[in-house]
Amino acid sequence: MEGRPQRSADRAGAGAGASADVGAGAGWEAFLFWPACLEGSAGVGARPGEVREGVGMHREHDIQTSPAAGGGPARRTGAGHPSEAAQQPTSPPTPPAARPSVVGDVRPEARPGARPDGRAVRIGVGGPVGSGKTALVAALCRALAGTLRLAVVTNDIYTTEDADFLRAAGVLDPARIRAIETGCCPHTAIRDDISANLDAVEDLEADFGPLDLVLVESGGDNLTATFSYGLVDRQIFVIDVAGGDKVPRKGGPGVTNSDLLVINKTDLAPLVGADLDVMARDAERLRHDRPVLFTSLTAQPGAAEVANWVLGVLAAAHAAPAPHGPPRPSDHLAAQTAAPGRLS
Ligand SMILES: Nc1nc2c(ncn2[C@@H]2O[C@H](COP(=O)(O)OP(=O)(O)OP(=O)(O)O)[C@@H](O)[C@H]2O)c(=O)[nH]1
Repeated sequence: MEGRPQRSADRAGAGAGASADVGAGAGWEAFLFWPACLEGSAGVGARPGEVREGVGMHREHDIQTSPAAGGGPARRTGAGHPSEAAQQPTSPPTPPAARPSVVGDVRPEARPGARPDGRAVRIGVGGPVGSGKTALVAALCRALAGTLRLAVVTNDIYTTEDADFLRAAGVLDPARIRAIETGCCPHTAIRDDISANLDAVEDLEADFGPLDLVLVESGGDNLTATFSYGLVDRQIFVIDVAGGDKVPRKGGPGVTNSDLLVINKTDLAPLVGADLDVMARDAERLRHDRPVLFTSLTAQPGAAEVANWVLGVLAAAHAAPAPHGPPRPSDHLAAQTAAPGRLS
């Protein structure tokens, strides 16, 4: 870690001088005023447990993609595209949900700590094995790659499986996806020694900067695994319904303190006997005002509500006053120290 500020300072010029080849990042703020489009693309109105007709379960490589290489406009595919939705047979009306799919205040503007400088906002995506982290990263790429200058870092223990999947899915220019093989428990690489991840993030910023957003996906770990705020500005913790409705009340720092808790695979609730109301109530009790979003990334592969949350994080970062000089990794550490209630 000693050498990192120097490394970053060296790279800052390169990153700033590199051409913004994506060309799609300008005007992402306009996306904030496009909720209806997002909603149409992903079925935001769907409630926990709801599986939209005509949107089947997918295997990993069945995920529909947008060819966002080079940052071209995202092409929403499948049932989510508004124009395609109009052509589809009308589904029977869905019964009103017992409660909204959102718990708590999802406005990140209400929360401190987003980056005020010009470098990319970094958002970590963590959670237990198989909960849907890669599916969520794919969904966010699908929703945002046409609008934001985006890059992704994945972590696996022994393979590059998640990066390979994202590249094969075509959700982002493959060169913008970097894989880290941690060779050890994933939490060590996102919390204890973050140097490999910081290297990957900084390499991406040097190669493709300026970037708006870097998503860092952790390898699957357990309920204690969280990111250091020296690595990310915000973190999303993904759990899934298949583990049973007890999972939120088991707590742990990811469940209780993450900036956003995503409870995924709501489509499986009836199959495993999970009560989504119990999960919502327990999560709300443990997290107080911290937001929770329920998703089914098979039924709603655009993850529109999560994408909107991400855009809110960027808007907050954009609105914050810029400090003088190039960004440094140590800025993260300062922000971590300054932000009350942060995870360590
Ligand atoms: N039924 C259902 N399956 C899902 C959903 N989201 C993801 N999956 C599936 O769950 C499996 C695991 O998803 P991933 O996105 O790879 O999970 P992960 O958390 O990245 O897994 P690791 O990286 O191994 O920790 C895949 O087969 C996905 O297709 C969902 O909302 N519903």
